[in-house]
Formats: sequence, C-alpha cells, structure tokens
Amino acid sequence: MTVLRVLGPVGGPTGRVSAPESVDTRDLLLSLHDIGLKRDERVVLDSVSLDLRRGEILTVIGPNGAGKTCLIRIALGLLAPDRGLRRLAPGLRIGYVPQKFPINPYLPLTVADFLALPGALALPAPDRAAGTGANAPRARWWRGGQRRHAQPGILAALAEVGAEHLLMQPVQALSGGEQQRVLLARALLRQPDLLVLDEPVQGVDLAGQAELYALIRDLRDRHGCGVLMVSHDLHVVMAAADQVLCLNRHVCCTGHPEAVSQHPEYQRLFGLRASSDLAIYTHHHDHHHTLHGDAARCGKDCHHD
Ligand SMILES: Nc1ncnc2c1ncn2[C@@H]1O[C@H](COP(=O)(O)OP(=O)(O)OP(=O)(O)O)[C@@H](O)[C@H]1O
Repeated sequence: MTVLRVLGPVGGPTGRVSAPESVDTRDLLLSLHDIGLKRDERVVLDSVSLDLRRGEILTVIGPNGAGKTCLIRIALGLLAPDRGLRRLAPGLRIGYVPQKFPINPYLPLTVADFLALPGALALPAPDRAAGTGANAPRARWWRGGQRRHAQPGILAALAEVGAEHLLMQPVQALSGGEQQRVLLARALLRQPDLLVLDEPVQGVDLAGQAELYALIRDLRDRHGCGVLMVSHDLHVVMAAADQVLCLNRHVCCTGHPEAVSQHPEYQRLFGLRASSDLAIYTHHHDHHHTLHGDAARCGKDCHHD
C-alpha cells in the first residue's frame, strides 16, 4: 500500500479539514480532498475532491470559468487553495503540458534548443514568482551561450511522440499539433509518474485531436503513468478517459464517462452536445455503468446502448 505524502492542508479562513478516514491508497498518485478556493470573494472551487491512480486517465470537463485551470494549478502545486488537502505519492514526478507554448515565439530556438532548456526539467514557478520562474532558466541559458543539441533522451522523447523529424525545426514554425507533441516530449523528459495536460488539443484540427488523444493513451500504456487533463472536446473525452470529473465550481458529477454522460447535471451543462457526444461514444458491450461508475451486468431488459 502506498503512503501518500501530505502536502496540505492549506489552512485558510475556513480552517483545516481532516483527512478522509479510509482511503484505499493503492496506486494512488494524486489525491485532492475538499479543495476550496475563493478569488475576489467569489467561490471558484467548492469542496472539490478527486483521486487519480497509476494507469488511469482522469479528464476534467466543465464550462468556461468552471475552475478547471485553477484545479489543475492546485494539483501541480502552483496555486495554494484556501482549504483542503493535496496529497502526492512519495517521489512523484509530474510532467506538465501547458495550454500554450511557454516561450516567446520570436526567440530563435530550434526544438532541440527548447528541449535542452533547463526549464524542460522543472515545473513552472508558483503564482507569485511566475515571472521570475519563467524567465530565469531562459536567462541562464542565453548567458551561458551554450547551444546544446540532442542531449541524451531528447531524441528518444521526440521519437516517442512521433516528432523526431522536428528536432532542428525553429519552434515558431511548428503547427499547433506539432507544438503539442514537442510539449509532450518535454514532459516525458521528466520520466513522469503523472502527466498533467491543460487542454492539450487547443488549436489542433479534428484529425490531429484524435491522434493526440491516441498518443496520450499510448504513453499512459507504455509508461504506466496517470494522466490528469482538462478538455473541452467532449466526444473524445468520452472515448478516451477512464474517469471524467464534470466541474462547475463544484463537482457536478464524476465517474466512468458513460455514467457521467447519462447524468442529469452533465446533460444540463452541455445540453445538446451531451446527447450527440454520447452517440459518438456509445458502443456495444455486455455491461453498463451505474452513476458511480461501477460496472453492472446487463439483464435481458437492459437497453442502455
Ligand atoms: N487570479 C484570479 N483573480 C480573480 N479571479 C480569478 C483568478 N484566477 C481565476 N479567477 C476566476 O476563477 C474562475 C475560474 O477560472 P479558471 O481559469 O480556472 O476557469 P476555467 O474552467 O479554466 O475556464 P476556461 O474554460 O474559460 O479556461 C473564473 O471566473 C476566473 O475569472
């Protein structure tokens, strides 16, 4: 049984919370418990909890302003919640794929240069120091004046994401899909136990999105890591995730994608899109899922799909 490293609670105005009493911590990589966050007196996150295990893909979906990015930043340790517990498996290595390419597009960097930046091996700095953190590695790199190419591991990481051919490409010439592959390669350099991706297919066309999600699943299978991601692409979420957490400042519903897609809160939030996405996801099998995601055998009268 894994003993999680407790990195919370972060005591806030609402005080400490006690740890959940009986959590099965086997293979647990990340656990958020009763997370609360306020900004400008507005509740951004209210009592949000999630558990992510090794080998599992957990996707957070929700409307604009639902608190998805804040939740991801809390999971990464970049943002301190006002209340709640954040617990990580000991020695957990996190690979983070941000929403946007994290460098000035006018810097004359090749992909090899970018992946060799010291920052490739570290998470961005927490909120208060964000400017310093983002700039410091770059400054050191240019001051040193060393141009290192294809350090051990860089080519292998690019090969894993099908982007070896981009090694000497200038980063500003990359398409949206290529940028995401390079960012995934950068995350892999950390040999992560947990991959965290914030809307990994933004700016990528539909075919490219399906390829990227397939790649994320392959990486999960190959490395046995856990994956936590935010996505707006409901149909792919429904097909690609093991667990979906539907967020609208609080947890509207959570569980197996099929169970979530049947949940009234999910259908209320996503309306017609919910039905069509369900149609895309629907497939034939001999069981269905309860609202808690448990598999239940179909009887002869079961018409769930
Ligand atoms: N530093 C801040 N100061 C004030 N309000 C903030 C701050 N950070 C986030 N918020 C507010 O918290 C809410 C949640 O923001 P967040 O970026 O997490 O939403 P999101 O679900 O990722 O949205 P989107 O899908 O549009 O990216 C928003 O209403 C946002 O305006």
